[in-house]
Amino acid sequence: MRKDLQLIRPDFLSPEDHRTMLEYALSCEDSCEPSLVGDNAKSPLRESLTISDFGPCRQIIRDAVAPLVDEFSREFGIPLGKKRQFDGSLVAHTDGAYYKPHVDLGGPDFHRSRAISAVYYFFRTPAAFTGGDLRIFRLDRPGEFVDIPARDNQLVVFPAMVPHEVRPVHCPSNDFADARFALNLWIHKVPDQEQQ
Ligand SMILES: O=C(O)CCC(=O)C(=O)O
Ligand SMILES: [Fe+2]
Repeated sequence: MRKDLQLIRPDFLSPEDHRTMLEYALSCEDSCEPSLVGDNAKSPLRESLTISDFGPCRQIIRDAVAPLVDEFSREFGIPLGKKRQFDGSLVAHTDGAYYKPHVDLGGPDFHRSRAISAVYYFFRTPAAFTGGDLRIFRLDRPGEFVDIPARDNQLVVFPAMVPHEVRPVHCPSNDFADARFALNLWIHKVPDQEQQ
């Protein structure tokens, strides 16, 4: 597995797709709910808001990520099998939000086959928040980590088994429209014998 445990794709989506995602997320203020952990539990591990209906965002991200999956699999040395399976979440980090260190594999059965995590960031610019870095811990050097600032229209990809966290977000306006939005897409490893 690669020792620098992430791939970064700046300017990931076209301006049009980026705008569609952001406009959709901004329209969801009234329908989002506190984010849960693992088997649908509210937990001090995590403070953020989840938008459960992805609207147009699911297709946009899948279409953009699907052609890159083989490359990610090769780069990380994680074989995935022939069939592609994904799950995702759409999350707003507003003032005070965070996600303590965790891996993306735990919890419900379906999450156990997650192999690669891809996080797409999008928000109004200039950013009205500070903090919110993605901290990725090094598997090969315990205690060491890299902090990756959340940048608008950027995709960050890493193995789902690698511990990571979202550093606390400070957003003085505390306005939903100023949130740090992220679409998390998990690429699953489906053994070939389980495919029909
Ligand atoms: O928003 C991020 O930077 C990552 C979120 C995350 O780790 C998760 O949802 O599992
Ligand atoms: Fe995560």
